[in-house]
Amino acid sequence: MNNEFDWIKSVTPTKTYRSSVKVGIGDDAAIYSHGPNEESVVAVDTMVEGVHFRKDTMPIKSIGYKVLAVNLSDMAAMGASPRYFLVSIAIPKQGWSLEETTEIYAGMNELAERWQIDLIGGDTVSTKGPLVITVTVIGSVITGKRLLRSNAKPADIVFTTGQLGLSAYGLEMLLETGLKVMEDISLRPFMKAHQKPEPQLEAGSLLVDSGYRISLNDISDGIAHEAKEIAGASDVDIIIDWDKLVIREEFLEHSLEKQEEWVLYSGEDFHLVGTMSEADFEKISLVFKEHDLQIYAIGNVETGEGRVFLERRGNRSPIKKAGYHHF
Ligand SMILES: Nc1ncnc2c1ncn2[C@@H]1O[C@H](COP(=O)(O)OP(=O)(O)O)[C@@H](O)[C@H]1O
Ligand SMILES: Cc1ncc(C[n+]2csc(CCOP(=O)(O)OP(=O)(O)O)c2C)c(N)n1
Ligand SMILES: [Mg+2]
Ligand SMILES: [Mg+2]
Ligand SMILES: [Mg+2]
Repeated sequence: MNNEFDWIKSVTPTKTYRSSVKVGIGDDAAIYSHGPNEESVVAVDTMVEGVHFRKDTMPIKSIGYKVLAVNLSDMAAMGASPRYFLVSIAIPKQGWSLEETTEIYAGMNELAERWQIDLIGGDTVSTKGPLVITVTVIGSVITGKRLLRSNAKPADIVFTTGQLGLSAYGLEMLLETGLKVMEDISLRPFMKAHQKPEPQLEAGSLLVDSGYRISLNDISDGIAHEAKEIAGASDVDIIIDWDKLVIREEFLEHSLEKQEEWVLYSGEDFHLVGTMSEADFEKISLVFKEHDLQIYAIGNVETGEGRVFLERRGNRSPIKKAGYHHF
């Protein structure tokens, strides 16, 4: 490989999954065509070495998988279907070989194939700092169907699409042991949650297809933070009931404070949290069951002013901490 252009060629897909891609990699910009009844949905998220991953917390392939997964998670949280993505990568002058950087793309390709989404462009630069990778994802949703954070109403129930805290617990194990691949089979679900989280696109599309009024957010920064965003956007109060949360058995031998940290405040679980009417929740639970997907009622919505409370055995207290904040 002689230069960056050869390298870009080496990561350029040889086929497209979607015929709506009119111009992909190779010109000054990409072009795709819109369908008549759909709105475009766009999101971008960055992962920085040392902040979102380290070489000793993530196999290199998983870095690529995860940076695309977190973007697909934002699509799911809008009720959107992903279609295309662009990748911007700043490659350190030292410490990373081009083969390793290519390996990152192998991780992205795994998810791209699974969801039939096309890499249609990007940018490549060198840096004296850590590796930085940014993915922009473009999706679509049928006009008017999108699931916004501002859709919550008093008397809704609060739901989530899975157990929480696994990613944070996994990261703690990885940092404690210094191993990025765990032999211990009982730790696998935690490693998977941290290194290869499942974007909840199937859940998102079941929710949007239901046609119900649903508020929705994905859990990148911890459910306490994400619930607060829904509460703020909808101008309601949200009550999370600790006794309804399904806590992993492995957490129970630790202090309550530690359990709360993993489950409520740590983030990166990339499950969905949202609200809908109780009657609609009953109906959608059956649909989720048919599709072998999980959905749990974990709280309720009240008239209010954007606050989040934690309830435990009937005692209510304001959520203390935020979630993961960069500054
Ligand atoms: N530097 C920035 N410039 C413009 N908009 C931003 C910037 N950072 C974040 N945003 C926007 O702020 C909102 C919240 O961002 P973020 O907390 O990263 O969302 P998420 O957790 O869904 O990734 C999003 O609409 C995002 O597009
Ligand atoms: C080495 C390492 N340390 C700490 C973390 C934990 N961590 C880093 S970023 C983050 C929150 C999610 O990232 P962010 O950039 O806020 O995503 P967004 O909210 O934009 O989706 C968490 C929990 C990690 N994943 N890896
Ligand atoms: Mg973001
Ligand atoms: Mg989000
Ligand atoms: Mg964040």
